[in-house]
Amino acid sequence: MAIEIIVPATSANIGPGFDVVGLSLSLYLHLTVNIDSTPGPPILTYEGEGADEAPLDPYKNLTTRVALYVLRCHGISSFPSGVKIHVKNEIPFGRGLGSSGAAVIAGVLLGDVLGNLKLSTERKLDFALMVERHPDNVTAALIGGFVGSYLRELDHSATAAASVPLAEVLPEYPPDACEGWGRDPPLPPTGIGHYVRFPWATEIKAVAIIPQFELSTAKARAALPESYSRKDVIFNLQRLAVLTTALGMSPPDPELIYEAMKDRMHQPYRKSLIPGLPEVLSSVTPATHQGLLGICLSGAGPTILALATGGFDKIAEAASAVFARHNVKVDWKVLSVCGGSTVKQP
Ligand SMILES: Nc1ncnc2c1ncn2[C@@H]1O[C@H](COP(=O)(O)OP(=O)(O)O)[C@@H](O)[C@H]1O
Ligand SMILES: N[C@@H](CCOP(=O)(O)O)C(=O)O
Repeated sequence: MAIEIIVPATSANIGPGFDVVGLSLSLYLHLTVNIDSTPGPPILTYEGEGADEAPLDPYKNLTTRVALYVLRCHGISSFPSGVKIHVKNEIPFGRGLGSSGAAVIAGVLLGDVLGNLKLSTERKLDFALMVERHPDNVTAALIGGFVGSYLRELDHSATAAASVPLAEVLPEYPPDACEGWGRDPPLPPTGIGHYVRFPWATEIKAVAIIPQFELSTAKARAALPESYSRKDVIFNLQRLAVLTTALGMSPPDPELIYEAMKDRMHQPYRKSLIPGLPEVLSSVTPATHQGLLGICLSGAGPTILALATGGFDKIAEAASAVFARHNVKVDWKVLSVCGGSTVKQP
């Protein structure tokens, strides 16, 4: 019988919580893993979102590379033979819905299963954080729900271990072609990430308005400044403090939440990468749309996330109309906040 690994999409930031909060959403990356006695490296098949982009070579695919990193850190130098992995993916690539975070978590869970390692949740997070270095998406994808996280301040040697270039953590080539493959991989320091799950009012749904173009997280991060004014930092901290409780209150208060989802740390700097962004954020409000609670950029974008208790179609249509004026086509979906990753073993 097959092993199944299921990892949800995520929306990070939720306005003011840049690199701090994330929400797991009901779109899934699903791996079906079978193991038989056929010799050779894993055989990958893939359907769904990203099917024309995701490499099927297990030494190039993000999920299997992460799994191999986890195995190598435990003294297992190669994939077990006869592994067949079928990937079914609902999370669009490069849209700000955590596709790479989900692929990384799936890889950690796959490594754990293939090596029979029985890693704790905290240790799984350490491995994920060695690859995806901001904690918001991977923590929400692993734990599920509305989650806040921070990275522990590491001592000198742990900082050095956690700053190893990604190319060394995840070498891309098969052993025979990769210089330095025989070296031990960099082990993650222990207890890098710490998190808490906030309450979530179940009547709140997430409308994801998803532009039909990709924006890589790396490019959207490169647009951000190195430092911020005290005024802007306080603006975000005040809102985030209120938001983490306000989204758990039932019934939710649109006036409180709409203002608490404003941001000055990332959205203003990403507007040149997402045509229509400021207009969408300012034109869809609780005053114009009954049921709307708040609206923000999902992760690094370009998806817009509207939190609402109703009026989903009208919210999505208004945001789509703004994007259409900027020649951006969109898809939209109403998503629920869901649980974290699961592994089903026979
Ligand atoms: N299921 C997957 N399998 C393999 N690679 C993936 C998968 N999901 C995402 N990726 C990789 O992550 C990239 C997108 O990551 P990123 O720019 O961080 O955007 P996102 O906001 O979707 O996480 C893809 O272009 C692809 O290289
Ligand atoms: N805090 C990060 C989150 C990136 O999320 P993604 O879903 O776009 O990968 C950021 O805003 O850069």
